[in-house]
Amino acid sequence: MTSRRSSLDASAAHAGGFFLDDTPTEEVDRREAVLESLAGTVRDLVDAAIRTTVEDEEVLRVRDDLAALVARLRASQLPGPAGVRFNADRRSWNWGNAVVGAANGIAPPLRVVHGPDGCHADVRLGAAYEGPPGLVHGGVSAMLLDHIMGETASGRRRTAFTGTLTMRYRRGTPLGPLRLEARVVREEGRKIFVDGSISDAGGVTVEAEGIFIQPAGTPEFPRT
Ligand SMILES: CCCCC/C=C\C/C=C\C/C=C\C/C=C\CCCC(=O)SCCNC(=O)CCNC(=O)[C@H](O)C(C)(C)COP(=O)(O)OP(=O)(O)OC[C@H]1O[C@@H](n2cnc3c(N)ncnc32)[C@H](O)[C@@H]1OP(=O)(O)O
Repeated sequence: MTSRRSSLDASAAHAGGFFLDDTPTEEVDRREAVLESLAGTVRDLVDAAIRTTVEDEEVLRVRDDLAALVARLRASQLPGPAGVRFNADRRSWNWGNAVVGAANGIAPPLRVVHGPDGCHADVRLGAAYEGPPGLVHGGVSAMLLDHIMGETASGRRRTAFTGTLTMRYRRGTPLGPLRLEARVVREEGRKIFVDGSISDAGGVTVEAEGIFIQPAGTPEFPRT
């Protein structure tokens, strides 16, 4: 226990924003479920705001009602972003993360499944992720791939930062149901080479290659 704590402390020093936290796993799970349900409604709100056709006066009334709700959440706030936290069980939580944050209503969110040969995630992207008409914004595709590929490189046992990410957009990615996949191709020292893709029902729409770097001096835990 002591050595794990000191390893995590060393990591926190290296990759600012990673915090060791004493909150018990049970309490983390409970709070996460509550925040996740709020984020789901926020996500619904974003979609509703984009697609609403109600009259101007009603839009302005809704805006005022929402401002009152925002004030209630602001009654008690973290001083800055949520960061990435770990407890001694190695339960990690990154509730603000742009792609997987449980409390983040602008994260799709991606639910990454770790398997023996890499990671995958099924996601449905709606109007909030549009770039070209009816298609996913290219930066959103890159963001989602960056995350799933980084998490694949990390394997939930080490920190891995994106060094280089190369995208090939083969055809437009339609809004709607999509599958993301990523796998480690090879490792050289602290460099982890990862391939990734996004597919719709008709096959691959985006391919990516990435080099992820384990920052020097950060710990690596055994595979679980
Ligand atoms: C700690 C607890 C562990 C437990 C984990 C458990 C759970 C984890 C929980 C949550 C996190 C989960 C998943 C994370 C998932 C996704 C996150 C998405 C990823 C991101 O969104 S992350 C943000 C964007 N990302 C950055 O913000 C990076 C900014 N940057 C840097 O922080 C440094 O720049 C760094 C670290 C990249 C390198 O710094 P460095 O000092 O370690 O590198 P150094 O010079 O020593 O090079 C060593 C070797 O890498 C080669 N090399 C260096 N840089 C390269 C590059 N850019 N491209 C290709 N190769 C490169 C050299 O050529 C040399 O290669 P060689 O050895 O062959 O010569």
